[in-house]
Amino acid sequence: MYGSDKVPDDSERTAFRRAEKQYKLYYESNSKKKKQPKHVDLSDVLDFKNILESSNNNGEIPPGIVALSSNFGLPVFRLENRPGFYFIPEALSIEEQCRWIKESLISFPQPPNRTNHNAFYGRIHDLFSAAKERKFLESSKDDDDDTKEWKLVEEDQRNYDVSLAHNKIPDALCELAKRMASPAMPNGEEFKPEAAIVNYFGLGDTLGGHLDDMEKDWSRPIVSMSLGCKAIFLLGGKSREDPPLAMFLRSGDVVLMAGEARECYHGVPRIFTDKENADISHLELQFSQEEDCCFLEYIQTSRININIRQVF
Ligand SMILES: O=C(O)CCC(=O)C(=O)O
Ligand SMILES: [Fe+2]
Repeated sequence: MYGSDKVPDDSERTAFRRAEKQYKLYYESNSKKKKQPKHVDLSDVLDFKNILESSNNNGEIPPGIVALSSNFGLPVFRLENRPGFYFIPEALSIEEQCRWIKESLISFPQPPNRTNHNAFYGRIHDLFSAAKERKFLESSKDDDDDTKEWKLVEEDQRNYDVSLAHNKIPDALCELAKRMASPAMPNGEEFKPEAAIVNYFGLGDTLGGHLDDMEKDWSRPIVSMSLGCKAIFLLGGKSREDPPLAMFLRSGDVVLMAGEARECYHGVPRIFTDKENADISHLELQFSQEEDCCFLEYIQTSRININIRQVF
């Protein structure tokens, strides 16, 4: 080997992996007191909040970004070098954000909907109210509580199986997704929301670089909504070798990925739960009533992503 005797380990093998590593949460190893997050340079992270502000103030937007108008009255941005990718900053009102945070915690995890916990614990009813009471599930096989079904299923079921029981996507969420999807839809056609996935992120959780390739028609967008703490989203290219673009995703932002953008690797290497970076003061205000304190407590250290897909 010439020049260097350092063989890159797996975590540094591709440009996408290197970017994930650059933004991922690491702690200072020499800190004696509380765990201190390592400083990360965020100056290269694209910030659509600033872009929206400048576009509203003086119509100026950075090169490579194009502003479109939408039929729902909000500016939509697209990237010149990533056809099919759309960013709608502040797409959801504060009320909508709070509503979908509550639904994500209370009703969406209810059986027969499936969650990642099912592989280990079977069905779990009333997960959020149990968590509020600080209850934990015990993985004891001879537990005869019939609200839990101790059934092992394959962990990696990457398909859409409509024969599996599931709850309907709420009408209001379907309507919201249809409205948001319109900038990425072929002329005059309406998006059909057929599946919804909810991702829950705590501090240190990441979503590794991936493609969503289980849907039939990639010309239809994935409608992806962010709730709670701010995150970094990496939008790569068609190869993991293409250096990804990093951008912030805040509560209320919506991203669309359609067409060519469906072939682009993407992931979430970082969420921010610290006061300075989380950007959730509007949610803290909205959840300030006593009866909402459990939602507040949850969302102050978490991010939720709801993504809605046309599958068939
Ligand atoms: O959390 C996000 O913003 C992205 C989610 C995503 O890419 C997925 O669920 O496939
Ligand atoms: Fe994805």
